[in-house]
Amino acid sequence: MTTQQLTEQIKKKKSFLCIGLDVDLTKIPQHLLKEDDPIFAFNKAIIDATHHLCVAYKPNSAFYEAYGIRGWKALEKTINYINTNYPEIFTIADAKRGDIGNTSSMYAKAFFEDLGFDSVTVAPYMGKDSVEPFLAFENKHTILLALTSNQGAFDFQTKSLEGKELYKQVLQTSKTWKNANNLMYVVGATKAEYLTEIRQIIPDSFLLVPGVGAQGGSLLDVCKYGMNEQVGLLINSSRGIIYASNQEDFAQAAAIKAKELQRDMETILK
Ligand SMILES: O=c1ccn([C@@H]2O[C@H](COP(=O)(O)O)[C@@H](O)[C@H]2O)c(=O)[nH]1
Repeated sequence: MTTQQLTEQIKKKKSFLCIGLDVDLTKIPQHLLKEDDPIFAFNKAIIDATHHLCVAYKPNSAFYEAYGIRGWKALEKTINYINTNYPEIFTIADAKRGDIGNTSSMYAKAFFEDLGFDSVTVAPYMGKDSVEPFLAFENKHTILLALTSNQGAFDFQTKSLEGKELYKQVLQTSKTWKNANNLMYVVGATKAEYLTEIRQIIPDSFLLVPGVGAQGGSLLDVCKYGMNEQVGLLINSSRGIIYASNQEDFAQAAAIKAKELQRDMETILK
């Protein structure tokens, strides 16, 4: 999917919501554990109930890898289900990969070609040759960790390197890489006060913004400082939506939470 198609979806649905599919078998409704594939059964119900309210889904691969081959199969079924039934939805593999060049190429093939995701999150710290193999894929997007939502972001990312904060170096330097137009960036909702300066460096790029809901970030602040003319934001909420209920009504409860966020987004877009 191109960024232009993503922007069209945002305008059509009046939503820039990304729903995080972080499935934890200890948190899903217990009746689903009787299913052959409880992870997929959970995701399918959530997706069917919320697809009209969001423009993206973001399974975090850790929640699938933790269940071994069963988990990986559930991830594959989930992405296939979205691509087949809701092809207008942008998909993000939140896998935070990145390695020496030939290894990164394999990661890129795994997520873009084999699984068929539109995008994957990548850590920037091994540098240009670890990221460019992801950028080589046409109409696929590499979402580089810039300023993350967690407290540990202050350990390195905001520290000065040659007089400039490391996250700013990441933003600036990555713009010079081959196929940099395929880049998007992760900025945590808990770091909204940094967004004005971030937008000065990357005015046009899409930002994936996790950290509203369970982590306490503010949707309003993110939009105030981070929105550009094309909107340019994908706001993620995972636990706040998918675990709204652990009873039989879990999918409807998730849709209610998603609707609340979508309604706020619609108001902001007016
Ligand atoms: O800086 C980051 C980067 C990624 N994440 C991921 O986003 C979701 C957030 O889940 P919530 O339940 O809405 O808090 C999760 O998959 C994280 O690994 C992030 O939170 N911050």
